[in-house]
Amino acid sequence: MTTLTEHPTDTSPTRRVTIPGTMRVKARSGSRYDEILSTEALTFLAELHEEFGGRRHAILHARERRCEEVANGIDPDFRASTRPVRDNAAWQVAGAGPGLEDRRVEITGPTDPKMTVNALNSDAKVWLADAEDASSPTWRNVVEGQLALHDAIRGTLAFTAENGKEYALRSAELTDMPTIVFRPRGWHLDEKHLRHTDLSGATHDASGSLVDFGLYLFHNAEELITRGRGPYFYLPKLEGYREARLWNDVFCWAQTRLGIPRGTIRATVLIETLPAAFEMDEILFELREHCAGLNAGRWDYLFSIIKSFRTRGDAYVLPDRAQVGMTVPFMRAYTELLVQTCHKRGAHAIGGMSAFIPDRRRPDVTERAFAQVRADKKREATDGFDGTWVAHPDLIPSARGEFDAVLGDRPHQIDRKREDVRVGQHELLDVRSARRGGATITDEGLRANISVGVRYVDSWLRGVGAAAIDHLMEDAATAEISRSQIWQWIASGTRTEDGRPITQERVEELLAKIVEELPRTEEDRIDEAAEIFRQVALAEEYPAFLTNDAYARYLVGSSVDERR
Ligand SMILES: CC(=O)SCCNC(=O)CCNC(=O)[C@H](O)C(C)(C)COP(=O)(O)OP(=O)(O)OC[C@H]1O[C@@H](n2cnc3c(N)ncnc32)[C@H](O)[C@@H]1OP(=O)(O)O
Ligand SMILES: O=CC(=O)O
Ligand SMILES: [Mg+2]
Repeated sequence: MTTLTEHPTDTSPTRRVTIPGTMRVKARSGSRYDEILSTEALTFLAELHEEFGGRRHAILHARERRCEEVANGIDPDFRASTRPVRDNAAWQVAGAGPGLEDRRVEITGPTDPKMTVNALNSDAKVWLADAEDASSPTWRNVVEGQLALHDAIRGTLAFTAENGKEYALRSAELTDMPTIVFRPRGWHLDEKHLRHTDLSGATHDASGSLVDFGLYLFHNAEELITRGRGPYFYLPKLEGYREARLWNDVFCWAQTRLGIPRGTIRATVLIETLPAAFEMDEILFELREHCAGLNAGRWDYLFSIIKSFRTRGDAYVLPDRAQVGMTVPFMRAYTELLVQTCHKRGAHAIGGMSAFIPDRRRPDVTERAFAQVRADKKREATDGFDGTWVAHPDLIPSARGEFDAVLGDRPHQIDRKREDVRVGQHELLDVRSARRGGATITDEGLRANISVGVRYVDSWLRGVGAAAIDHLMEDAATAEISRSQIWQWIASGTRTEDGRPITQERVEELLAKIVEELPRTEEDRIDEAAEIFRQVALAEEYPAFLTNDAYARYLVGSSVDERR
């Protein structure tokens, strides 16, 4: 196996040579990039792709076929073929690794150096270091995020920001910090700055999942284990147990290859797609050697509901995004089933993200965020969750207070089996329940979807994958909801409560107005963002993810890599 690094400025003759079994870098280099993209690391990535690249593509095709079936009227259901796994009470998952026993508050965020220091200096129990929903996958973010993690794990991350503020870890000991759980990109995302040439000589874009996972594991597994923690991962956007099996096989192969004892890796799987909600037991079973828990990823779950039923007509249309809370019956059903399934198998059940963000300059906004977060976390803790997510350090005390009130000194409440929960296909698919009790589709909701969608994509194009917009946390998952709702409303002939139909023309008109009113800066990418939004919200054929095409067109080789 050979590796080859290719930079655009590289004029050496090796640029034209194709060596089977290689991973080539097709991007600019930067300070210390060679440490992350070392020959040994690229060799490891090439091997990972040789082993698993084909299965990844098969899984992406299977997703398309299944999505098509639901669009054609075949409702998702619990699989008859896997009933023995669900009915067998004997098996359990591996459970928590060192540092994951108590996960009552987990802070999430991207892996730029500032967020990394701030998250690791916080009082959260866990830091979800995010290369997924909260990340814009520019080459710079991908490589420099790995560098920040590399240095943080070794206790050396320190720098001075442009405004002169000094950032350093408050301790060099991993056991004194929140436990790091890294979330690689989902299976759907390519990493086009790396090209894999397989042993037959065919070349492919690398997989974002395998690149993120591979680089993190390769550089940090041994260090993490030596320092009393372990290589821990959140696995995003899985659509079923076969995808969990693929991850498990990746883990087994990688542990053997790196000489790490089998079962060292721990995975927490996000249940954030509708098909996965019907396969929670099976997902835990496939990953049982490595699994620590499941997380209720509410935002992608809503996105998946809209995506799955987007062509099924009015009965499946949701009200304004702001009106679909976690107490809506079909959302409550999914989270309660998650707690029950986890606790039956010895896994942690981790709650999701309230989108309300405090503002240190606005006490009224902050008070509202605290109140909303407290209510959300109280419900989760009372329902049996073992921990939850927060998006901002100032929210940690509110979330911790609610979990402390229920857990006390216990690290979790896995012994609370929730045998009272009765959730079946009907409860999970009762999408209509969201519109009972007077929930509506409003002109304000339509405008908010457009405005938030465009502003989020603008931020993403500038390399910032999570943003506070109108005092709410917006990331790739919430933006998917905004654009998918519009697509579904148009396709379903939906009207706003004032009786006006939601049409392509109406959305185009509002979009033009909103874009005109947005404040402009030299750095903004609003026009491109509006173009992307138009494509993903209004195209006749619904794009499966807003990020795929936008990444290929705007982030690959992007000037944003040079700018910040
Ligand atoms: C659907 C899902 O997947 S949810 C999970 C994915 N989403 C996320 O992870 C979002 C994480 N949160 C964030 O990115 C941020 O909180 C935002 C973008 C929403 C708001 O960030 P800001 O506008 O910078 O907030 P604000 O100015 O109040 O920040 C105050 C300080 O807290 C820090 N901070 C804010 N959020 C975080 C965080 N999540 N982790 C670490 N530090 C944080 C800021 O860096 C800033 O530090 P400084 O004083 O050293 O400059
Ligand atoms: O990843 C979390 C979500 O809510 O989506
Ligand atoms: Mg998500």
